[in-house]
Amino acid sequence: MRAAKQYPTALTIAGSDSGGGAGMQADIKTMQHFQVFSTNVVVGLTAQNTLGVQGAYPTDEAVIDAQFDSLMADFDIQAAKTGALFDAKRVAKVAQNVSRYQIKQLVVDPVMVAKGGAALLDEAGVQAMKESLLPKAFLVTPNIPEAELLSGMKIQNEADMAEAAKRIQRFGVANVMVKGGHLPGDEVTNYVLLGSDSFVLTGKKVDTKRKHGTGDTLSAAITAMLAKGISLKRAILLANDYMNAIVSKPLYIGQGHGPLNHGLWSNPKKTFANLTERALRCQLVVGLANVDYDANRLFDLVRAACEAGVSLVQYREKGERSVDFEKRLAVAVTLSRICQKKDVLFFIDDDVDLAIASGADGVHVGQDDTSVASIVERAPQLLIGLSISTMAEFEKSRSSLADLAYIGVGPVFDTKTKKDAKPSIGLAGLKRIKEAAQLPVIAIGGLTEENAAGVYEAGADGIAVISAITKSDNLNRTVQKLSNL
Ligand SMILES: Cc1ncc(COP(=O)(O)OP(=O)(O)O)c(N)n1
Ligand SMILES: Cc1ncsc1CCOP(=O)(O)O
Ligand SMILES: [Mg+2]
Repeated sequence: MRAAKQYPTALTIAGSDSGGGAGMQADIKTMQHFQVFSTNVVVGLTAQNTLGVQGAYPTDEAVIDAQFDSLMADFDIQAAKTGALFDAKRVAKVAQNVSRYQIKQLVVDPVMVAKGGAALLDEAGVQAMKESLLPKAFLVTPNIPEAELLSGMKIQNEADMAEAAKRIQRFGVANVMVKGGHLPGDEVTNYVLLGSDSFVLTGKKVDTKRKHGTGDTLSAAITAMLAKGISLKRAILLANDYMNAIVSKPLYIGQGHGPLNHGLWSNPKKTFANLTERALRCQLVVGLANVDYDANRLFDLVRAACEAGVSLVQYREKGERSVDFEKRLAVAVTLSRICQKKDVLFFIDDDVDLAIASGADGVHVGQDDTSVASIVERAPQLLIGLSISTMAEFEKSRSSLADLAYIGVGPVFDTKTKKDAKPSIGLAGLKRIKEAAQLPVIAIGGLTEENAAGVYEAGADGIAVISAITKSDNLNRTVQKLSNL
């Protein structure tokens, strides 16, 4: 299913910020940016601007129930998040509804301490958070003061963050992200503990007071991506990238702590954030050269492959015979229609003009092809895949990574299909690049039904093939094995 066509639905359970920069308003803007539809339970109103909070007006508990009832009677909500919940009674009321409606993917932003240090939840509220809400959460995202309150310890460095995260897990929440923005230093260090897997995410500390609503925005971005079916780890990585991008270019609105520029992050279609994981699982790379220059055979093959479940088709015209632009355009337009009917993504290899002219979803380029930066300039609507064969190429491509939907890594094994293929990198080479990359890795080169499982084990998020599909005697079986689902 192409997510761009059908909005998943998320829920924000939070307070309204009349100043528009934080709270529910930040959540809605962020979710919209990620093309997720945002429904809302308003737990309270604030009279607020960039200079401060002038008043807070909690919603009646019965009104909280009524909003949950209305939403759950109608919407299919895939993920939810909480923000400011005002007091213990309302924390408990929200927890009750989370249980009643069995909300599974709940991100709790435990809003307890404002940026300036003011308490936003009293002691009873903190207790209710620990006892009733955290056990129901999928992820909790405290800042340092909040993590200190939840863990009961002082946090001064990364080791303390790790210990605090472990202590917070004891309240029954498996996944904890401690945001380190309050710690001294030139970088922001966030410590993430997902079950027993931990990692650290860093970002540049931007010296600006114009970052009101960062906690709400980060948790809303993660929630939006969970609603789209993206894994928690990747959702956190992408949300971290999003935050790094938007804090560095603030909006100059209001006289005080101004809002973030939620819509800034170029075009969300260019990133994996807009796709479900499935969308990159099994890619067929194919052109006339792979079917003896018989266009009808190509169309039949692509139709059957889409039917069998490939998630992306890449039109790649390489071979002995040259095929002029008009012919390639006619082929690409037909392939694009076939894919569209089946909700399969359609890419073009190398040729940005062809991708634009045929209305393709994306373009795949190699290291010596059109640069990623110039594609972004010319055709911001296109998703972009980039070939990477070595760590040196990965390093060279660093500045382009934020604009990519995926990287195509290989050839993993020897291939007869690409004459000018670089030396094969094996599973070890694939693994090394995957470990360095914070975006989807599509393995390519010599991949078959037999070796696909090992390729996924080495860390690939998807597989791209030519011959395994063009020469298959049973497309359903082949695509299923290559997808490894
Ligand atoms: C998914 C995917 N990965 C790698 C490639 C190779 O692209 P490139 O390096 O540009 O080589 P050519 O395909 O142009 O020969 C690809 N096409 N798709
Ligand atoms: C286009 C390309 N890029 C690297 S290897 C390759 C060819 C993949 O073909 P096959 O799946 O038949 O090995
Ligand atoms: Mg190329």
